[in-house]
Amino acid sequence: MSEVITSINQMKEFSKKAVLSQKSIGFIPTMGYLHDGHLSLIKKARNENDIIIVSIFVNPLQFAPSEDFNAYPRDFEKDRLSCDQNGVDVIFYPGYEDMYPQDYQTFTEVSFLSKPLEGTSRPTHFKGVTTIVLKLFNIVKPTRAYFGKKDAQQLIIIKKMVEDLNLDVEIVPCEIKRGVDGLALSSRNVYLNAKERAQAICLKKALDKAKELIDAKILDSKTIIQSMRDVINSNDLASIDYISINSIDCLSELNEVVLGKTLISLAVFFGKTRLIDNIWI
Ligand SMILES: Nc1ncnc2c1ncn2[C@@H]1O[C@H](COP(=O)(O)OP(=O)(O)OP(=O)(O)O)[C@@H](O)[C@H]1O
Ligand SMILES: CC(C)(CO)[C@@H](O)C(=O)[O-]
Ligand code: BAL
Repeated sequence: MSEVITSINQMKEFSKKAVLSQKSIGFIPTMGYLHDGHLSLIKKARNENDIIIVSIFVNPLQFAPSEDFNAYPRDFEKDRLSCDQNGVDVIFYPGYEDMYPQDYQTFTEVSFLSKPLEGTSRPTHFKGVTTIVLKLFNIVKPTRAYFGKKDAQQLIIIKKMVEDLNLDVEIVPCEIKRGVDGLALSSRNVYLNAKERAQAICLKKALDKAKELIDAKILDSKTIIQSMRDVINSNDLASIDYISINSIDCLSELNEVVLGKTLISLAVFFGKTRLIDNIWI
């Protein structure tokens, strides 16, 4: 059975004891509504650490007022069962007032990497992410923390924060887990109606198209992006937010794909639902 800890002090005490007894802590920060993508991170962590801690906290700070904080899917009892069944030792499930008391006023920002891509559409998003992740790291004291490549920019930003602030945690990138039809698993997929869900596989199809062109030695970004646009635009319910080809290190836009150093990413709306996906080339 996973132990549920809601108190910050209790969580700190638990982790302090684990560190003192030289046990490694594998940490998976989540916003809950767990699916097989989250479980793949948990399983990887389970193989590599003595103790597994999963946090469940829908972080209000990373949602703009116009975004879906209230609607974000939540099902703690189902999540607790998934954690029980997957060898999670502790679920850290803090309250809003405890994480952000009324006089809360301290924020962490990774300046430049937070600006492009997701940052263009969600300008305050990553400040919220890095602030909560740093708080969680301070409370949970993980040896290793696991992040999905689905949120590629988030992963790159967290790695930079760890480097810049000399944090003592190893960031472990995890592969994207997909449904049988290729759609990247995401808690937000539940917002899609049947027709949107059927068309949503176009994100993966567009990425497959990009890979096909690159395999045929077509590396020009404009050409690749146009082909990806054509794939997405053949779906009447899809509306492109961005499609971009960037350097994995500094996220600057690339005119040409550089093998081993390129992130191709996209965000597409289906109605109000915004889906993201990417490949690392
Ligand atoms: N399909 C997936 N494959 C691998 N990792 C994933 C996948 N989906 C989410 N993750 C990772 O799980 C962690 C927690 O993510 P989160 O709780 O936001 O889930 P989510 O499904 O990405 O939700 P959202 O719909 O809000 O994007 C993050 O590190 C995220 O990258
Ligand atoms: C890392 C995270 C748990 C911070 O709230 C969130 O951004 C997520 O689930 O990817
Ligand atoms: N996994 C990313 C969390 C968010 O979109 O807020």
